[in-house]
Amino acid sequence: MSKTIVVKIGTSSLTQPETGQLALSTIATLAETLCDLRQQGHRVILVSSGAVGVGCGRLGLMERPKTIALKQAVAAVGQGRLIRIYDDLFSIIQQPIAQVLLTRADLVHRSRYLNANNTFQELLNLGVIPIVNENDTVAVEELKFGDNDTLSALVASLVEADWLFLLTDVDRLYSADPRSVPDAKPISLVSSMQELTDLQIQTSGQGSQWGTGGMMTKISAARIAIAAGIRTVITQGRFPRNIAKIMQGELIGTHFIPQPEPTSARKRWIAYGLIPSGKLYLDSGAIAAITKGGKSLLAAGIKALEGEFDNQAAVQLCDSHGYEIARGLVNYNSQELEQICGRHSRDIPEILGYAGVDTVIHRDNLVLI
Ligand SMILES: Nc1ncnc2c1ncn2[C@@H]1O[C@H](COP(=O)(O)OP(=O)(O)O)[C@@H](O)[C@H]1O
Ligand SMILES: N[C@@H](CCC(=O)OP(=O)(O)O)C(=O)O
Repeated sequence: MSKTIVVKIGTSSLTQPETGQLALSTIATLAETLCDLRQQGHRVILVSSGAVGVGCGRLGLMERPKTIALKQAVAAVGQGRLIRIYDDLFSIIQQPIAQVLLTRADLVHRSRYLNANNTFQELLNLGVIPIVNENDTVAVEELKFGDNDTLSALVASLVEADWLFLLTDVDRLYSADPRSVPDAKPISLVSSMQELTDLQIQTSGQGSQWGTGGMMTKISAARIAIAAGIRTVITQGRFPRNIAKIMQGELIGTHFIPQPEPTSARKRWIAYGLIPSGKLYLDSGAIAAITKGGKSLLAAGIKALEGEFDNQAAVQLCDSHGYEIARGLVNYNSQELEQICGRHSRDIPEILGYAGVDTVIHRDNLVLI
């Protein structure tokens, strides 16, 4: 049966660790593997990092740029070169590709989010392999994915993929960074989000020299993907042929089993497409009501808030330690909420001087994280 597969490859797999030069054999094998998957009737998207790393190689820079302007300039050099290499390789095996450069803003606005999905669907219907990266050259700090692990999970969620492969320079996830903790335990299977939390994996390292985010961003990517019902695998980029073996049932790498009842597409957009612009701190009664009772959030359960936001903005819902539990769209702006937090809904008209809605966040607009 035809599956939709998103494969993300990190800079650490695309380049040689010693020299920073491109790992040509890996890239060529990846191109052949993805082309084979296409020929078997699967729909394939590649999310490729490497613009900054390849740009540095081209310009002879020996370390990742620190300033934003330099990083953006280097990415402009590297992205063109990267896509040219992909196009050369895929052209040899007669597989059309497309370059799709996204910024965070493309997923924040609902219409742009839906439009991005339409474009992906058309490309996939045409048998093209879209090659996605963040548009690093124009992305501004406040509107950035920041790392391609998150970007790949959001793309996988957008197109409702069946599989997400995160290809990196370690063979799987470990209980701690195997570079610094040699006896770290390998993890083959993660059955639920709760298990992931219970494992208390240490991701202390920032990753390899050229990578962004290390394992931490891969774990958050896996969380986003499994909530969308997508089976997610962290595996080694040096052996792209393992992708086909994994799809045939081999337990290579670390597998994250998808949530049995995926969160709806609209709620996924609220949780991960939108950028939260404030925080609401809840009391234990409100936390129980939204997590166990599936209830809407009322003003009485809000202890404090942070940030300035408008009505209908996305906010994070946290416990008293600031640990995020849920996200949702507010029915009141921050000034109104300052006045009504901790108060009973029946008092709202008197406090504000006009009749508002009973709920601060209706359960249809509230997503547990
Ligand atoms: N718990 C962990 N398990 C495995 N690898 C880890 C862990 N914590 C940190 N790492 C590090 O994460 C690195 C991979 O992340 P990164 O360099 O960002 O790769 P990529 O370029 O593929 O995104 C590994 O080389 C490893 O050193
Ligand atoms: N968009 C950036 C990649 C950022 C990133 O997440 O890198 P990596 O950790 O190597 O996957 C680039 O193309 O260089």
